Amino acid sequence: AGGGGGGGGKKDRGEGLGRALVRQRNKQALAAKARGQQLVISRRAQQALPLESVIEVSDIDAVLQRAAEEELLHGDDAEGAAALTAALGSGLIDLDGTGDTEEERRLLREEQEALHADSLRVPRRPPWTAQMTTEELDTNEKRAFLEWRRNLARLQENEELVFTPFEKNLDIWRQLWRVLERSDLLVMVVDSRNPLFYRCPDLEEYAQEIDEHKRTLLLVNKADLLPLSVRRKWADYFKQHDILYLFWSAKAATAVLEGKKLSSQTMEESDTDLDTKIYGREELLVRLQGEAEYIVSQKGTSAVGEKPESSSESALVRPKRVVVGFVGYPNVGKSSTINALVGEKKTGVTSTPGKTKHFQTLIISEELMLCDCPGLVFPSFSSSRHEMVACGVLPIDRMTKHRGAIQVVANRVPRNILEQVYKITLPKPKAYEEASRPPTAAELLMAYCTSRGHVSHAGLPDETRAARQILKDYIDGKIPHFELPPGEIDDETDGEDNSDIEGSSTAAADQSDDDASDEDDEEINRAEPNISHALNDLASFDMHGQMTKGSTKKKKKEASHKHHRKPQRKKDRSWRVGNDGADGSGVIRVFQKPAVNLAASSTSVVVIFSVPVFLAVHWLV
Ligand SMILES: Nc1nc2c(ncn2[C@@H]2O[C@H](COP(=O)(O)OP(=O)(O)OP(=O)(O)O)[C@@H](O)[C@H]2O)c(=O)[nH]1
Repeated sequence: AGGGGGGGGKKDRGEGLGRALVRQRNKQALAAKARGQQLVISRRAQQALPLESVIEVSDIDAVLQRAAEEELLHGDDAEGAAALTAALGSGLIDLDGTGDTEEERRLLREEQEALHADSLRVPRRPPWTAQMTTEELDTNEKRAFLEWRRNLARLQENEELVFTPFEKNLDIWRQLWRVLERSDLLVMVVDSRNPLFYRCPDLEEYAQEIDEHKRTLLLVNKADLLPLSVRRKWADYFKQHDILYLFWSAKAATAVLEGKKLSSQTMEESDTDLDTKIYGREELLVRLQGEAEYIVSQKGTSAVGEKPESSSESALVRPKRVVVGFVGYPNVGKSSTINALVGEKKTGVTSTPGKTKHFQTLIISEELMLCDCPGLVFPSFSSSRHEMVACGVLPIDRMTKHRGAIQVVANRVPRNILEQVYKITLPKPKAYEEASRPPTAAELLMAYCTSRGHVSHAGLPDETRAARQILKDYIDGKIPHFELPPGEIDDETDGEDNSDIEGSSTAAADQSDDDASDEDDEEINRAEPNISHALNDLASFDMHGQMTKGSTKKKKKEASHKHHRKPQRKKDRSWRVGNDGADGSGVIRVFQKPAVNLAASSTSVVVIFSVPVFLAVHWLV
């Protein structure tokens, strides 16, 4: 480094040396990369790593680590290793939902999804015996897992298919394998607000492959957020489809344990019908034990406590106490359920998905043992990353762009509910727009920031803060929402002339949901009505002195005056759920009742008042 003379020489020399060192280190790193040295990670180092869920392989370290595993594994299969490493590096394995908005393309994609539905499988544990060494087991499992990932990568070469992020850490899947093998009864915990989103039928199949007697029970948790009428519909659906299920609320059960009562309208609706009732703690324990014991009795088996020689033999051995395994997506309430059943806090509960890292077993009694598995994001088609964030499956913290996920919320929750919950005023659709169109993410975020005075350092509305709060409220149930079974419509909408709204708003909702991706924030912006609308929004967002509470109130008043807002319609009957037949998927979206036609009503007011005035003037003249 050529340092200058005089007083600045030392400083210059220091900087130069520093830079030279950095350059040298970078060079070394590059050279090491080129030689592929970084691809080799010692097994010991790997074992030292904490068990982390790897859902998105955007991080180059994760890619390198996977590639290193591949190289370790395929020392004799250099070609295969190179192919997988290339696929990993090129991001082929982790493409996310960036669908096309064209109807034709969507239909084609759905066709392809139906065609390849069977290929989307949970990775299977390769056959094993007790005689195998740990290394043998390890290598076999890694081989099988990489083959699984390779198959998914091949599937992704089909341009029409859109994959959602899914769990890519073998060690997490290994936890699932252990839980599946140990359990007599498998409990798949799902969020009652959208049970089919969280259900993984292939896992049920896999359980039966391990042992034909194993059964899966769908534990429809968070039922405190689901009205009785909706539970009835889901109960019919589950029965029709031969799905073993029951409604449950870990939150309500915990409240009872603490001597409290959950203040929820749903919990008030007392119901004794076994099909729709929300089970209590004792009732659930009895039911789980009964189901598991029935399964064990079906196995019709041998010696108590005998150690199985192989996975196939394990099916024949009767355990001392029945084992009930809990599996499911992150954040559906597995730990809350286990804690409620055990009667004390055994596992951590937060609203951040993915905190349970290792499975754990909990002895309830001489006859019953529970097994809690870490939350798993199963591979699936279609749902966008945004939808997954909104459903609580991907952590909000990792969300880099937020409008897509907020659009999911805006599409699903009627605007008047959003307005009521947040006491905000959303801009009405323009006269030339669909009257029932959902608010755009930008509109919702802007209204929220304006009402709360959330401004970022740059002096702009703090959308990130607003988005995080809105998503948290959506996931926690502060913003009410739920889905109906495919093909169902809300009885309350029957007989009402809202067919137009149903068609248009659900199609819009669907399109936005399906097409949303991180890259789509721009697209969502483009979908906004026009630039003047955006300018109006910006103009109404006064960042100088208008963000205090008092002034916000005043502004809201002015805004509502400006928009001639009418008071909101009555609380719980003002929103509806409609059947989305548009895409043939039978997915149900919440849609809005027709907005009060302000244009029409104000015209009538003008006519009513102007006629007598006209007559009076005419008479005077
Ligand atoms: N309203 C409601 N919220 C619930 C219920 N059960 C759990 N929750 C909430 O859902 C969130 C996730 O609960 P957890 O028990 O940590 O979920 P988990 O499935 O164990 O999550 P992972 O550890 O990520 O797999 C927490 O904020 C809970 O308070 C319920 O029955 N009703």
